[in-house]
Amino acid sequence: MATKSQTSIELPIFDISQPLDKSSLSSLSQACKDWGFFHITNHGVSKELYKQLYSLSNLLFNLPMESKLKVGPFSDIKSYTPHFIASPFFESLRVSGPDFFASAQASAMVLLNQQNSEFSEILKEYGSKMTELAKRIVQVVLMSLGENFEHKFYDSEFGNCHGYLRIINYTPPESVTQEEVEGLGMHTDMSCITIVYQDQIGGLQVRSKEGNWLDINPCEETLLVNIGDLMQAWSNGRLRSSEHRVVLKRFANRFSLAFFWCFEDQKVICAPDEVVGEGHLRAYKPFVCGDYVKFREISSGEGKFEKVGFTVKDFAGTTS
Ligand SMILES: O=C(O)CCC(=O)C(=O)O
Ligand SMILES: [Fe+2]
Repeated sequence: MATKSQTSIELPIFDISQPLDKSSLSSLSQACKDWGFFHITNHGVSKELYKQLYSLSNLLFNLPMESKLKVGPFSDIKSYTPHFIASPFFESLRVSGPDFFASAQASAMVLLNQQNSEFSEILKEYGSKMTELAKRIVQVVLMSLGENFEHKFYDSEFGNCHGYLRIINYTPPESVTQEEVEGLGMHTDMSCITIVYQDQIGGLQVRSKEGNWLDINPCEETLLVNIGDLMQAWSNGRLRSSEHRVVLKRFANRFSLAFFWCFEDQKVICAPDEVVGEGHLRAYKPFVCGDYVKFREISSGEGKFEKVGFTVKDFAGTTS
């Protein structure tokens, strides 16, 4: 539990390569309820692959702004989010599945002015690793919710999920103005689950139920997983989609990779009765996934980043 003086949170770590025993499932369910965040280990992504992704990220983000804007918000490809959209210090490149190779290639052709198949091969490898992991994570999360829930609900409810990746570069401010600078403001994710790789710089924080910001320190050889809004709604609030943000505390570039695993746009999200549980009220009206995504985009303003302060509770909550 968080106490007043606490500044960071120790999250449980689960070995995702092994079946989880009963006590691990119960600690997973507790972590998802309290924080909506946990770590996984033995995820099968090598240090070498992260090194390659890091150098590719540097290569990309060091390109002149005019090159990056060729795949920016006003281009056909729209994979690049420039500074001053999410924050002055944040820029990102999106690579979408299921064909991560083709998506990466479309950006690489324009950005690097050539067919850089190394770039696309590496993103294909990372995208497919994340896809496999996301499927496995959804299964264990379902197991933690109830007996046999992975068999009952995985194929029918999560069988058409899709993923996309954001390669993120945080540039620190040039001068010291205040103690902490937000690299990415408070938000919840519009995913079922998100898998985050953060480098050793740290800076990711989760907001406790009491409203305190707690650091999630980087933990070597693990990946961070968080529950998103779609899963919070689908689980009738039993899984928590926590508000989180990134603060830039040090004068160093910060590199992260966020993989979002989402329901298909046309899916109607409605918690199954068994998940709601007898005697419990329904916390969300059924809604179409794509309508929520649109609501978030509109709420945050035309052309703005899709993540500012509006959540699924505002959209489909049955209580205020
Ligand atoms: O950069 C990070 O560590 C987290 C990014 C994040 O929360 C997001 O993109 O939704
Ligand atoms: Fe996030």
